[in-house]
Amino acid sequence: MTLQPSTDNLVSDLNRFGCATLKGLLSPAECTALSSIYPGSDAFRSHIHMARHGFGKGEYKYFSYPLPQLVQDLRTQLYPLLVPVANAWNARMGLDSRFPTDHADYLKACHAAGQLRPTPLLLQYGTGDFNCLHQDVYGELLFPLQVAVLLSQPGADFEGGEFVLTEQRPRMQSRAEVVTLNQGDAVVFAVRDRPVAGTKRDYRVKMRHGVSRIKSGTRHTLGIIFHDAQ
Ligand SMILES: O=C(O)CCC(=O)C(=O)O
Ligand SMILES: [Fe+2]
Repeated sequence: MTLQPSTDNLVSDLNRFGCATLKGLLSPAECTALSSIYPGSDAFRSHIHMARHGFGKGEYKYFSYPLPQLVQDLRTQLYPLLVPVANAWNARMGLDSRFPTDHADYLKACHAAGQLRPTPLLLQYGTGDFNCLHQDVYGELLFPLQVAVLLSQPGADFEGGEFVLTEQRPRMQSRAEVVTLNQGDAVVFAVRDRPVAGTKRDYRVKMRHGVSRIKSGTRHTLGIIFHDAQ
């Protein structure tokens, strides 16, 4: 895992677009190692078939605790990079909650509120699969940013399957953003609401994310959500 030394683009892209990419966060070997965990059941607490719930088509598995070391490291090391943005967003949106600098302390708060179950997950899509636009809210406590890492190689492992975000603006038409990722790249994005600077004052927009139809092949992703689930 390589965390970029400069987070300048990260902060300004998150503020401008509600999303930002971290290029080459994982090496191809790390991506392959993570994808290869998918078929087993030991590392996971549950297995979801998206079509059964109307979530799209494809499947995913939530990791159980203890998380695999690389997933644990990503979650612990990405979180403090995002805390300043998360706290600034909550202040701008008039929300009271602020986030501690250590992820372990934030998890203690989640667990005390009854959000005990781990939320990091691996997703697997085949030809024709897709992920409907959604928000990963798992209870009252919500960290406003999350991360998805593309583990497969576009053009080689799969075609199609673009990461998509929509932004619903008050009394305006929605805006879409397609995030182009290579293997090992991560996208950081708003879980639900984010503030946008208007001409007079900030206003709030609602973001949703999903994945367009996989035209062929197999696509794996790792999802890192920082709040735990009820
Ligand atoms: O497969 C993707 O790129 C998106 C996965 C997703 O919905 C998530 O990580 O929350
Ligand atoms: Fe998601």
